[in-house]
Amino acid sequence: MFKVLVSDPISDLGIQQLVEANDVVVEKKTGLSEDELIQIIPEYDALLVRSQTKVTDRIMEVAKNLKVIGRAGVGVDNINLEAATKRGIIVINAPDGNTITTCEHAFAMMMALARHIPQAYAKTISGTWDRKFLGVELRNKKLGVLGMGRIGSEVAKRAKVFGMDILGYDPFLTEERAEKLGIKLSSVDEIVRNADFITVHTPLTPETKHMISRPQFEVMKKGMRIVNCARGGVVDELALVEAIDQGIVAGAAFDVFEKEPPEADHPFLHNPKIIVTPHLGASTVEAQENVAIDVSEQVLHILRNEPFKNAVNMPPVAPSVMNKLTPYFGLGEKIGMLAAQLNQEAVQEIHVDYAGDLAEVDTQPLTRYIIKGVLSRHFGDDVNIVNSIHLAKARDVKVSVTQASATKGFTNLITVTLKAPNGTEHSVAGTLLNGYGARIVQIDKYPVDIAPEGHLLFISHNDKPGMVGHVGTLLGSNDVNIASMQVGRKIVGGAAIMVLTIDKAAPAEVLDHLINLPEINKAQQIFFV
Ligand SMILES: NC(=O)C1=CN([C@@H]2O[C@H](COP(=O)(O)OP(=O)(O)OC[C@H]3O[C@@H](n4cnc5c(N)ncnc54)[C@H](O)[C@@H]3O)[C@@H](O)[C@H]2O)C=CC1
Ligand SMILES: O=C(O)CCC(=O)C(=O)O
Repeated sequence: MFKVLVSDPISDLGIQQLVEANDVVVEKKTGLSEDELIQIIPEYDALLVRSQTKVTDRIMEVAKNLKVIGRAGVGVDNINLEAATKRGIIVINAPDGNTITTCEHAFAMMMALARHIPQAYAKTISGTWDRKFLGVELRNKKLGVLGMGRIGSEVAKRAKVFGMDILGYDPFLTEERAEKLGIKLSSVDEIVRNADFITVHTPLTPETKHMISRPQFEVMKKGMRIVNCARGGVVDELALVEAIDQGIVAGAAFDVFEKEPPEADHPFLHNPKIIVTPHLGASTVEAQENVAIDVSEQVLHILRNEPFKNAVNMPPVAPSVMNKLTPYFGLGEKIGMLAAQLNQEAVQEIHVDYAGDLAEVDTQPLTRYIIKGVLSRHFGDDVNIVNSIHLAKARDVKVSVTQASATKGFTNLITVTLKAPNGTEHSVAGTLLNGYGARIVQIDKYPVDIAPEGHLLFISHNDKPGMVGHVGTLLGSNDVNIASMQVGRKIVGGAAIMVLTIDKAAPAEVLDHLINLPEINKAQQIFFV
């Protein structure tokens, strides 16, 4: 039974599939301190958070069972990603579920700012009928959007409908896409100098921290307004207050703060030109359901060892590539396991060769599964697809990959070679055969045809008459039933191999007897778990 801890308020409807899963127990414990979380985290397999829980290195250090941290939202700045990767904890997020909601909040903030709605509301309910609040229209104003990702692009679309001219900047924004969106691709400097409104939609990174600060405020249009519904710190808070005092900025609307929650004496909380909300950008029924559904689904996949998407601590892969690779994950991992078990030496290099159909795609996710398979012999459950390459490199094991479209007789072929410092090599090749599934087709360059499952017995021997009979008789007399047998040799009378599928694991004494049979050099059981 997997135990899942939900440590922030997350939509009940959204996590319903987790609650209803018969292999999962969900417990909700919100508002815990770091020390309280440290006390209880060792018993959990998955942790679901929003932005309140800070998932620190100290927490992960004791989280011995933790396989996945699910962030019901976009930003993962509350999770120590480096610590998670080092420990093989997969971090996933839900990047799409709150886009529209957060865009609408940014828009609401911009409109509230333009028309002083919060200030007017506060006055009205306090009994003062004050009609001096004079606003501005959005129409014909220049809106600068910094960060044209999911949310920034949606804000730009809506602003266009309001008749605004949009200047957009994003390191990944091309002329072509800007044109498609009907916006003007601009530099940060052009935006800062010309915009009547600026809205930021970038993550907080070393590059975006204080990207709007004193030097930018100094050259801004007098009377401009600024919105931050992305991350506290993208706009320098103290420089903003100064710019308001100097009459450069007419007003600001912030949903996020450099430190959340802000201290009671934070200057934003006492400035009538600054309107604030307590990080509510993603807080709608719809968004909370969307992100919780998304993240719950992925957590279930991860706990059940099934393919998943949106891992933050692994390089992104296009869905089309992922769809193509997913059927190979199990095969790749088993090839890695088999190669590792055949190899008795220290591994210096793991070489993976992809041929045929696999030559054309980014195979990096598949390589992670293969390396996981190789390392699982020694690392057991401590290795997974997040940390497999990291673990190999940390032990000075070189991981090399080649891809070639030559089919080698198969439509797709994965060959894994383990190289030892003394020059010894072991290689295993496998393919996905249409209608037959995963097959191992070569072991140490001997052609074979084996399904990588169940109990396998690998025997290396000299090619002499009667070998098959000797082995069969010995196994039979020990009540070990043979389901299938493959014999491979390169030359008549030379070195050869036998690979047998047996119905149950062979007892250790049977392996000892096998090794003592004449002409047998090695007899070894192979495991695929
Ligand atoms: N207030 C709230 O409750 C919410 C806040 N957010 C935050 O909003 C931000 C944007 O979210 P999404 O649009 O979903 O992310 P996204 O990843 O789709 O877009 C972010 C964009 O910022 C761009 N960017 C990175 N560095 C930049 C730079 N130096 N200058 C200009 N652009 C730069 C990226 O290229 C990317 O296109 C994130 O920080 C996210 O955490 C998201 C949801 C809710
Ligand atoms: O969970 C929340 O409400 C915060 C949303 C957010 O900031 C994000 O998704 O990046």
